[in-house]
Amino acid sequence: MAEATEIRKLVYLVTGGCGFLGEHVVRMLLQREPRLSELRVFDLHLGPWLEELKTGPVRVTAIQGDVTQAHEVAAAVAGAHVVIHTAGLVDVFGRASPETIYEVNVQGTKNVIEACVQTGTRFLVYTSSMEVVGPNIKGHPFYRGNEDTPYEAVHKHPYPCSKAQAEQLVLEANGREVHGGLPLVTCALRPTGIYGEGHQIMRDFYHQGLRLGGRLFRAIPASVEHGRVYVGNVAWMHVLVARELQRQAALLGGQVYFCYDESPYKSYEDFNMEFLGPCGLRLVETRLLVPYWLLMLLAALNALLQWLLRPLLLYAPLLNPYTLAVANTTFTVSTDKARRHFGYEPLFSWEDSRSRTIRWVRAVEGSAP
Ligand SMILES: NC(=O)c1ccc[n+]([C@@H]2O[C@H](COP(=O)([O-])OP(=O)(O)OC[C@H]3O[C@@H](n4cnc5c(N)ncnc54)[C@H](O)[C@@H]3O)[C@@H](O)[C@H]2O)c1
Ligand SMILES: C[C@@H](CO)CCC[C@@H](C)[C@H]1CC[C@H]2[C@@H]3[C@H](O)C=C4C[C@@H](O)CC[C@]4(C)[C@H]3CC[C@]12C
Repeated sequence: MAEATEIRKLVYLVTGGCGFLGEHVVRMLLQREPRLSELRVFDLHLGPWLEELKTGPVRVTAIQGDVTQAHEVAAAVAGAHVVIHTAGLVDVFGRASPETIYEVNVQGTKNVIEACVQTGTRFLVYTSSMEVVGPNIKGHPFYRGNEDTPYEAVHKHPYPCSKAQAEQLVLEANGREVHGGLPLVTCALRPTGIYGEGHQIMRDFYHQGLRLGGRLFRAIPASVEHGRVYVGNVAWMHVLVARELQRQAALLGGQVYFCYDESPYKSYEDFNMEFLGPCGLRLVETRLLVPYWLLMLLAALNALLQWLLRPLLLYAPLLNPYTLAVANTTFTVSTDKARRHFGYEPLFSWEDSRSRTIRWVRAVEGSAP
């Protein structure tokens, strides 16, 4: 027991620690980072579940704060050894304005970097996204690519643009001198589409299927492959890279890593059916009924309605020209960079990831949409 407390000396800060991914990172750190003495969880909206974590050997400090406010970020970062910056505005549906998306994702990241520099925090892990690479606006497929695969990364949408800018800031900050004279060490993780317990879009599809009498209608050809990764494995990658960044700064500093695991390559809808199928939904083939041009028309109509209705109400359906383009473009990753650089192996097999997600969807069943 004395030994366990002796080695507990590190302070970690997780921004966005109450989000879908952030909560898994927080729980994973508590389970798998034995050197942790204090875990600071910083979020705009704190979850009530944090209370139950406060009884363990690690001091869990909940900090309600806004990454766009530099002084709040600096206060939270001061004295932390490691920052895992997952906070972000994930919006491809037009719920938030482009200005707000940039404010949170870009200015918020600048504030985190400056706070590290000012306060002397040396290790920063940034949750980036596959979207910094693609799919691009031209709809070019990225088929089983890795971190070095050439790809024309051209974006227009505020979300991928903001993630790309923020990632660049984080990587450029690698090597900057922090308070005390030592260099900052940074890296970025790029998850593909994350799934698992707490995934809001999966919950939306499930409720939509229930409303449609247990059916979902195929809109995207089964041949379009989508990269997906289980949230527990993404969280594990964050914990591991944060640990190894401290041990192997020269190798890991300034690097990007796709997040990957053994989840199969499938279309977005077929992949969702791996979980929704066992929960009673079925995917109805409608290729002949809904041709792609009609989907594009519906997506454009949704965008027009969103614009027209904006003064009155927020109309933000799942289908818009951007989400249709992403869903309809192959983007899959095949890499072992994280294994080579910091020994990453997925903690959860595909079978585990699948059954955990199914269990969660079943629990969602009775809950309101
Ligand atoms: N969900 C995915 O498929 C996916 C894929 C790749 C990358 N990502 C990235 O992972 C990160 C987490 O995404 P998520 O899916 O868990 O989203 P999420 O919305 O569930 O979590 C984001 C968290 O950030 C917090 N947050 C937002 N604005 C904030 C602010 N101004 N100050 C402080 N906290 C703020 C939110 O309250 C939320 O708890 C994001 O950076 C996102 O870009 C997500
Ligand atoms: C055409 C519809 C018929 O069923 C299906 C629309 C699905 C879309 C809403 C989603 C398809 C692909 C998703 C994105 C992808 O998984 C990766 C992402 C990266 C991450 O950083 C943020 C979320 C997202 C953009 C994700 C959003 C939802 C999709 C576009």
